[in-house]
Amino acid sequence: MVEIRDVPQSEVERMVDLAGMVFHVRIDDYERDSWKLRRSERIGAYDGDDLAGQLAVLPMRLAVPGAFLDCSAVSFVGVLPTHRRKGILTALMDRMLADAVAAGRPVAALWASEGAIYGRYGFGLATRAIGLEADTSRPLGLRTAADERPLRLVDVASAPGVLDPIHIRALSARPGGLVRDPEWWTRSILRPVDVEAAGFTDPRVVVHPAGYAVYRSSGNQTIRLVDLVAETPQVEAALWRYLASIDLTSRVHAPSRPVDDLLPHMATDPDQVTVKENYGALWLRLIDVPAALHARTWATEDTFVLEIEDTRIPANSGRWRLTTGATPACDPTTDPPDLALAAADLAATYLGGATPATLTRIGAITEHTPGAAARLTAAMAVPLAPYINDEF
Ligand SMILES: CC(=O)SCCNC(=O)CCNC(=O)[C@H](O)C(C)(C)COP(=O)(O)OP(=O)(O)OC[C@H]1O[C@@H](n2cnc3c(N)ncnc32)[C@H](O)[C@@H]1OP(=O)(O)O
Repeated sequence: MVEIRDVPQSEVERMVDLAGMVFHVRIDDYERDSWKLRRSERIGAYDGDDLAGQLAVLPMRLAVPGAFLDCSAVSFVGVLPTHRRKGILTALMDRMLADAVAAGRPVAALWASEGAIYGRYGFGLATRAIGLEADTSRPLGLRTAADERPLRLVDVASAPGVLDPIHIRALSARPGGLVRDPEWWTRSILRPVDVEAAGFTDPRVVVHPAGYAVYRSSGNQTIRLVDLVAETPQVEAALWRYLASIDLTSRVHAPSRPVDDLLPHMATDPDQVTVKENYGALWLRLIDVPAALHARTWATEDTFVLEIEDTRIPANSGRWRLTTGATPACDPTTDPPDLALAAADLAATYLGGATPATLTRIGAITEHTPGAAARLTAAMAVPLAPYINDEF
């Protein structure tokens, strides 16, 4: 009989070991320090005294259109191979959802190891990202005039204080990212060790008055972009011009950029910039549907009746009258619905990534009032595609 209960601080190392087992990785000393687990709410599935499954929740703030919301950032999910497919993940998820409701967090989010797992728990794929490669063996011409204010290199120790105000402004302009505190900056974005960047230097940080880039370099002529924020296209051009012209390098690899990244359009020779990959990033779960719909900003004034099905948080199920625009409202109603949709599909559209129009075309959303999906798509539209560069 498996029991779901909190994992005390004294057992964090057991969670690290379980993560090593299920993710097939050797845990080095740096990872064993497990800073994320220390700051998490930790849920364990115990078979007697043995830890058979686990889930960690990082309390974070997520940027959504026009607002920041408390978010249960779910991580370290794993069940021992001896205990798989007996419902342990489902029990851990139900406990996590109940905790998030009790804590009053309107949303939860995660990065999925496999896309097939989390829809059943009400998560929808809310952001995607692309990986880019720029050939910089010859000068990278840009169609956008660079903002000529000077760039400066800053050391990693002082970087969080310099980068954070720029990053917060970027989150207000583009939804999907997490608010970072100094530990998050230091241990995540600016961490010295990165198993995915073996052979690369420690992070280098270049700052513009209205943007920055964090990157690593290597002896094999490659720059690996870690994080880039620019408040205008002209600042973006200045940062790319810098990255593309560093001596003794011939390639910039940017494994995570927004799907509407400007560089492929900015390059005078589009063949010099290649989109290498396009992948699912953040899975979002609306814990409190009316609170979440009330909190975000909307692009048009309109009214909809949404019939929502939520099998795991029944309080979200039913018909809601959603008023979008300057004074949003979301209240229960018995009026006939314009659109019927599952909580997971509403979550997929919430940040402005997937659109109700597309989900209606594929048959995931049912349109009872002709044109309602197009109208809701217009109301949900955001100027910049949602994007997150924080894996957790
Ligand atoms: C946010 C993150 O941390 S992502 C990381 C997730 N962890 C991993 O991928 C590590 C390796 N895998 C594991 O540890 C486990 O197999 C888990 C956590 C994915 C699943 O745990 P289990 O306890 O076996 O899941 P559980 O028995 O509760 O299954 C629930 C449902 O999900 C389905 N499911 C579970 N794993 C998968 C999968 N990998 N692919 C597709 N469906 C899956 C089950 O079939 C079941 O479906 P049903 O409700 O229709 O019967």
